[in-house]
Amino acid sequence: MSDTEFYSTTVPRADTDFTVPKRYSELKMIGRGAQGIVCSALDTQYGVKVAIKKFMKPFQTQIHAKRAFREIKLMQLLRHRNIISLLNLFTPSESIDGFTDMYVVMDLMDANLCRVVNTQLDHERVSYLLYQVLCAIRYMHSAGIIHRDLKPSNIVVKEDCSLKILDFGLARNVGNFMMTPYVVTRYYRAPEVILGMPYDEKVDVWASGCIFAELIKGEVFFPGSDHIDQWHQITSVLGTPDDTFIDRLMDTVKTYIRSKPRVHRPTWEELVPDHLFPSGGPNDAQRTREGRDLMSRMLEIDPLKRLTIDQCLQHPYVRCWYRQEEASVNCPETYNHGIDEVELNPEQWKELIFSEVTEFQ
Ligand SMILES: CNC(=O)CN1CCC(Nc2nccc(-c3cnc4ccccn34)n2)CC1
Repeated sequence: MSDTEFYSTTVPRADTDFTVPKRYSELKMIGRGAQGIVCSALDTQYGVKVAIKKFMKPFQTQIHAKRAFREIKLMQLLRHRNIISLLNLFTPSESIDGFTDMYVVMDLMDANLCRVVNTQLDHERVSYLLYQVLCAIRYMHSAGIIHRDLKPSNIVVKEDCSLKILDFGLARNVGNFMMTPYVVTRYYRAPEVILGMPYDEKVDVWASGCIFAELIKGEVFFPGSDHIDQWHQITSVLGTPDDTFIDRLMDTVKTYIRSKPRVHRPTWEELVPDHLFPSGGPNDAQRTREGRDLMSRMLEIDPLKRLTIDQCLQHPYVRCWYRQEEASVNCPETYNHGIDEVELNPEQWKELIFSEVTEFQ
C-alpha cells in the first residue's frame, strides 16, 4: 500500500463509514448510486471539492463486479470535459485477503439534471446543455461505446452550466435486469430498442432529443408506465410511423402495430408550442424555430431518418457553441467490449478489481 495515511469517519445519514486518505476532509453524503454511497469532500492537497463513491464488496456478484470494473476502466479510458473523470481510485485494504471496499474520487458537480429540468432556462443555457450532452455522447461513440441508457439522473451540472455525464450506460449484451430495487427508467429508450430491432448510435440521439424536449417542456416528454406503454406514448405524441419503418419490424411486432388504429401525425408547432420555449429575448423567436427544428429531427421514430450526432452538432441551434477540442475530438483508444462478455467467479473478480485499484496512478 502506498504511504498514504488513512482514517475512518462515519458520514451523517449514511449507514456506512468511509475509510479514506487523510487528504480528504469534511465528508458529507450527497447521494446514493446503484453501486454505493457518494460523499462530497474537500481534497486538501489541491484545495478542491471532490465526490467520493464507495463500492462495498464490488466483487460480490457477477453483475456488481462487471459494472464496477467496467466503470473504472471506462472512467480511465474516456477523458473529455463533459464526462466525469476519475481523479483517484483507492482501497484502505493492505492486501487482497482483506480487500472489501473500493473508493472512486471524481470532480464534484452541483446537481443532476433532474434538478434543472423544471426550472425556466433561457435559450443560451438550454442550447449549451444540449451541446455538451452531444459532445460527450459523440466522444463515447468515438471510443466504440453506445450509452443506451442516457437520462437526466445520470447527467450532472454546475452553476456555470457546465455538464458531465456520470455513467456509461449498459454493457452491450447484459440484459438490463437490475439486482438492486432500482426502477429502470424507460422514458428515454429509443423506439428501435423498445421494439427489439437492431440498434446503433442513433439510440443516444433519441435519448438526447427526449432530454432536450424535457428541458423545454419542463416534464418528461414520453412518460411510459411500462415497456408497452412507452411505445403508446411515443406513437400517441408523434403519430404512427409510416410503412418504411414498420416493414422492417419482426412479423409479430408488425402485426401488433398494424392492429392499432393509426394516430395522425401532429405538427411540431402543436407538440411544442411557442409558449413552452424561452421568450422575451431579442432573437428568441428565431432560436425557438431552430430549437423546434432540431428537436423534430432528433425525435424521428425511424433511426434511418434521425440525425446523426455530428449532424446535430452542426445544427444552427447548437452550432454557435462549436469548438473542435470538445466537439470533434476522438478518444485515442477504443473500448475492449470483451470485458463485458468475460464471466469470472467472485474470487477472480476480486483479484482483477484489486489489481486495477492498486495499479492506479
Ligand atoms: C437531485 N439530486 C441532486 O442534484 C443531488 N446532487 C447530485 C449530484 C452531486 N454531485 C456529484 N458530482 C460528482 C459525482 C456525483 C455522483 C456520482 N455518482 C453519484 C450517485 C449519486 C449521486 C451523485 N453521484 N455527484 C451533488 C448532489
